[in-house]
Formats: sequence, C-alpha cells, structure tokens
Amino acid sequence: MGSEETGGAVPPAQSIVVSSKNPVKLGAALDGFANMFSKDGSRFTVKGVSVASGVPEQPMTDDETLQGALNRVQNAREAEPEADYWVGIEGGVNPHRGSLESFAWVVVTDKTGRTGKARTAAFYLPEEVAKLVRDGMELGPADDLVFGRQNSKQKNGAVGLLTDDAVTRKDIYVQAVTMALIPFKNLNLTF
Ligand SMILES: O=P(O)(O)OP(=O)(O)OP(=O)(O)OC[C@H]1O[C@@H](n2cnc3c(O)ncnc32)[C@H](O)[C@@H]1O
Repeated sequence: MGSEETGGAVPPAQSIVVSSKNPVKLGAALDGFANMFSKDGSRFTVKGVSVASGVPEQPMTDDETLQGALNRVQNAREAEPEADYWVGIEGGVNPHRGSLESFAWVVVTDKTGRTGKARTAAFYLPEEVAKLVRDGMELGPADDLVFGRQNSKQKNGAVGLLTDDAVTRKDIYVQAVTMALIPFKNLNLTF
C-alpha cells in the first residue's frame, strides 16, 4: 500500500553531493543509491561540485587514487555542508606486472561520519594508451587520441571504448557506489 493511500507523508528526498561535474559520476552515484535504497522507499537528489582532489590530475597508483577520492569527499563536505551524503569518485591507473590497470575508487560518507569505500572492477589498458599515460598524458585525452573521439571520459570511458559499450565507465562506477554503501545498509555491523 502506497503512502498516498495510507495518508502518510512522503519522506523528503535525501541529497547527495558528488565531488565532480562529470555526468558519468553524477549518474553513477544516483543509480548506486537507487540500487541500494529504492526498495526501502528512499528517494535522492544529486548535485555536483567541483573540488580539488589533492592528488595529481592523473593518479598513477592505487593508493594515490584512493587518497584522491578521500580528499574529494572531505572537500565536497566543506563546500556543501548541508547535504545528507557526500560521494568522492576518483579514476586512476596502477602499474601491474608490466601493464597499466585502470579503475576508480569510490568513497561515501554521511552526516554521522559513517564511511564506505569500494573499488571498481579493473581492466588493462592497451600499450598504445598506456604509453601516453606513462609519458604524462591523462587517460581521458589519451583515449581520445588513440580512439579518435572527443571527451570520451564524460561518455563511455576507456572501458566502453575497449568493449564497444558492453561495459561502460558508468556501469563499473554504479557497481562500486552500490558496494561503497554496504556500511549504510548494514547498520548493525562494524566496518
Ligand atoms: O571532472 P573529474 O571529476 O576530475 O572527472 P575525470 O573524468 O577527469 O576523472 P578523474 O579525475 O577521476 O580521473 C583522472 C583521469 O583519468 C581518466 N579516467 C579514469 N578512468 C577512466 C575511464 O574509465 N575512462 C576514461 N578516462 C578515465 C579521467 O578522464 C582523467 O583524465
């Protein structure tokens, strides 16, 4: 029975602030929260803010990438203190057995300080892209150069280009946002 039928008030939407203006990250945050909480009847709004990551534009290790996501959450909270949740998403690469793997870290925090972290699935970059990144180019522009695209980082991303959209950048980010919300779904457990 819906709340209108019972005469109950519809609970207000909860606000999510994402520390980026990249539509891939905003869409992934909204879909991740909906995956985890829409069955509970929760509704969400999302807003993006541009904040510093505090790490290089192209994080080059797993730890640097996680640090960027943590810094973004902190900076988003300072910029928009009235939100219910803050989400930091940082894309990065990491050297692995002679190749470069690509992935992102997601960090979510709420007003109480409860925090969840998750890493996306990782995939290996082709040498044509990896060489440009090792030489100092960001992954987004390197993809655009190798694949002849424009602003692919705000569209299907490297993984979308490499899989012909069987898996997109947003797909792997949605899954990681959902997993980063595990501590918010299991309030009786310790994380
Ligand atoms: O505006 P922001 O939030 O910074 O969004 P961004 O797309 O630039 O993303 P990041 O700073 O998190 O990522 C650092 C760089 O790595 C790139 N990157 C990371 N993961 C990627 C992916 O899956 N596909 C394409 N580019 C990716 C990204 O485009 C940047 O050039």
